[in-house]
Amino acid sequence: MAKIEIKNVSVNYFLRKRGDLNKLTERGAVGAEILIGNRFLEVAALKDVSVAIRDGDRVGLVGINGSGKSTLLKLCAGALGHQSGRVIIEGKVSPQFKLGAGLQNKLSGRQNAELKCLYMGVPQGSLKRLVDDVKEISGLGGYFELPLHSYSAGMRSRLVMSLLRLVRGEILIMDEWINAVDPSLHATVGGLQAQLIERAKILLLASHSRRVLEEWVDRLIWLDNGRIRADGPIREVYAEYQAWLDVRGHSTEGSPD
Ligand SMILES: Nc1ncnc2c1ncn2[C@@H]1O[C@H](COP(=O)(O)OP(=O)(O)OP(=O)(O)O)[C@@H](O)[C@H]1O
Repeated sequence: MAKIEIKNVSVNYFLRKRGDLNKLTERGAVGAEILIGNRFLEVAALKDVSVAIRDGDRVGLVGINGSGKSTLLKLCAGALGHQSGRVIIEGKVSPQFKLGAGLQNKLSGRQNAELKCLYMGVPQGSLKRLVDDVKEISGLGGYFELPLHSYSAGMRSRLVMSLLRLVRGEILIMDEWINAVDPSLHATVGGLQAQLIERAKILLLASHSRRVLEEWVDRLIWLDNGRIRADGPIREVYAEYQAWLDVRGHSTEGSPD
């Protein structure tokens, strides 16, 4: 059984004071509250947040830029300290914040995929088969054996997307939905993501795209200025969020997923 329990958690980021402090309290259309302390600036990214996520839950996060979505995801992945409250995570977490992070330019596609396998804890017995799967999905052919610095941008993104094949874990945390730019990869990447989600016991996905959220989650948490404004069925919460955006003159159209 997997579960995540967050109780009365606050997360602040601390920054050195710099520049014109008077301008820091100006509210824009983004971000969390900036507090000016004696020695440091504090960004109150999450304020007294409580949330319980159970086995089988498919949860989306929405909110304007800087509202705290990634911070909450990192907290749920056990990758972030917190100043107060309690975090309980049960189950193997697979955080997919940046699928292409850590790729080495000097190494070939194959060597990079092998490294990723080690990082993901893939058993030795399945390593070769999985790396060969990555090669086939990528469609890179002989380029899979060449160093990454010889790849075009499109080839690199083919490798990055194919690495989805290696992802495993009971709690799947995604900070971005991977959209295949190349239409020939669209079906494969979509299929890999669907498989991952079906296998996961818990899905947590932040996205600005209503389409992506409606397809993959049934529960939605709306974050605003570090607080949970609503948590419930996706249609209801999204409608509430959209109405709030409309009043503020925000648009979600064209935002990255
Ligand atoms: N490493 C950091 N140091 C200082 N402040 C940070 C750091 N990471 C995030 N913040 C601040 O914390 C707040 C919440 O950021 P977070 O990345 O969680 O927002 P988000 O909802 O994921 O935003 P976006 O939709 O733009 O990705 C923001 O005000 C941001 O400026």
